[in-house]
Amino acid sequence: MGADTLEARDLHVRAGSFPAVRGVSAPFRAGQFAAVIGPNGAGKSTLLRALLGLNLPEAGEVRLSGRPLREWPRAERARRLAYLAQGEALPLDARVRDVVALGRGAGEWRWGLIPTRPWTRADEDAVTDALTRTDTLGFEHRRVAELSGGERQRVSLARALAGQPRFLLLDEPTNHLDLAYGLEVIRHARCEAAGGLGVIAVLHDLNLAARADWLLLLHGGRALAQGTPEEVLTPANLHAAYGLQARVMRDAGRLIVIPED
Ligand SMILES: Nc1ncnc2c1ncn2[C@@H]1O[C@H](COP(=O)(O)OP(=O)(O)OP(=O)(O)O)[C@@H](O)[C@H]1O
Repeated sequence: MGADTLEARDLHVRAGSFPAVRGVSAPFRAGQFAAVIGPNGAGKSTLLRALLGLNLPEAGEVRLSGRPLREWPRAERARRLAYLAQGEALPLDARVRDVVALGRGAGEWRWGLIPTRPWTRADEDAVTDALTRTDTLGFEHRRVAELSGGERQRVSLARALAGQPRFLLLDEPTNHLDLAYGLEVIRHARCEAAGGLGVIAVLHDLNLAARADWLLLLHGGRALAQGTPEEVLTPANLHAAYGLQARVMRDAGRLIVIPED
């Protein structure tokens, strides 16, 4: 696989002493919204962190644009891969635009605050663009403390986008959000992928995951299935992964997963 890919190759990763990811191979592409699903403890977060180079693999490797991740200079890697961690807190007293501006710092700002290069017009434009794309420009001068949970999540998204990454990795971005806000985050993720970004999101809600282009279903650290939602969200796969009976229906072109009691 070549340009604009992030690829796990027979990846084995430990979380602490636990073998959390056991031989996962998966291709992620720019321009695609991929969701990583699976039950609690399946290894989703560990895989995501390994794709970012935060967890070093015990065996196998991650390749970014065909080149092993470990060979990329840290700053280059940080520019290409953006990460929105689970439950990431924003500074409450900071203003939205300033928080999003921090996203321009990857690899170039020390301590997150002291620029090691001059702030340019291109930086300012990238911040405005990220605010616009996440519908947060309208409250750019408000403080984070004044925002709802859904609005804060969009600001986090804007901060990640401000660095103009090639891949955006999101760990449970819809957690603690109500149905409408959850859908909004997914809508933004889809939109960014349509614009050329590679989006990889760990999701628990299978009905949100059904809106992704491509799914990776993990179970016990292994890839149980990968492919389109139609290929992955089958009653047999859901039973194997979650141990539950589920009906999978189609409505207005979308898959709907209904777990049975
Ligand atoms: N630091 C650690 N030490 C030991 N075991 C760990 C550590 N971190 C994670 N694990 C274990 O590794 C496995 C995979 O964890 P991981 O967080 O990647 O799963 P997950 O699929 O993201 O789970 P969840 O959906 O609950 O967030 C789990 O069984 C977890 O208990």
